[in-house]
Amino acid sequence: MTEAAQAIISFVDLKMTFKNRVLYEHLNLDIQKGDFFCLLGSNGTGKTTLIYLLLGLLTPSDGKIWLNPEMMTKNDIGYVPQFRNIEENYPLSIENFVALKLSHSLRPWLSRSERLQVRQALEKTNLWQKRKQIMGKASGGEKQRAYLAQAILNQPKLLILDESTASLDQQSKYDVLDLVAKLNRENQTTIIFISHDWPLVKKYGKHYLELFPGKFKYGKVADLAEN
Ligand SMILES: Nc1ncnc2c1ncn2[C@@H]1O[C@H](COP(=O)(O)OP(=O)(O)OP(=O)(O)O)[C@@H](O)[C@H]1O
Repeated sequence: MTEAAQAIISFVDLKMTFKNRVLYEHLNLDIQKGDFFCLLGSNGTGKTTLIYLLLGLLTPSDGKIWLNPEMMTKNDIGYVPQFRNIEENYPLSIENFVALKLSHSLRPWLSRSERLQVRQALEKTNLWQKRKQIMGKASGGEKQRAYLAQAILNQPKLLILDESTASLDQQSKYDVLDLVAKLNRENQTTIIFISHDWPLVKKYGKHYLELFPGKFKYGKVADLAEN
């Protein structure tokens, strides 16, 4: 199989502008299946916009983003948002919070296979023992792992982390990223990791795209100079 055939996502001559401001143009880049791909760049350079384009929530000004239909559909994308603290009185347990993603309007209870899905996601994120913990009273790292558990419930082929570890303490950041790296290694889950945290990028990332006002560069994280 050729290298190109392994691409799970291709940016094809992508251009995005808001009013007269060009965020990027002529962006041609493949993300390979199983990559740990880091999206870098200072505030306002268009990282979140690129994810919205990928999710189909925005339309490119020109070019396109191609998702390899033999490898995934939009339903195979898991998304872990920026860390949001949850009010202390938020009444759901971690387990019920994770299961929320499966709730149906017709049937308020979970089927046996859905319960198994929740259990597996809690086990993979090391939350099974903590499942009865009230979400609002969980630690920052536990809350973020609960979001990660939600995002991996459907065993996504692509997992996007949008500065998800930015406000966690050092240990919790590495705990969350170790779990993500395990999914990447063992399940070949492709990761897109948006971060400003160079030590994390250096430790876990394989390839990167760095956005600058109106331009970009990409390559292997190992080749990226420290400054
Ligand atoms: N719907 C919109 N209409 C007009 N301008 C927008 C819109 N969405 C984003 N922008 C602008 O596009 C630029 C890129 O925004 P974006 O949120 O993608 O940047 P970012 O790199 O994710 O920034 P941050 O690191 O702060 O999250 C910003 O200047 C923003 O104000």
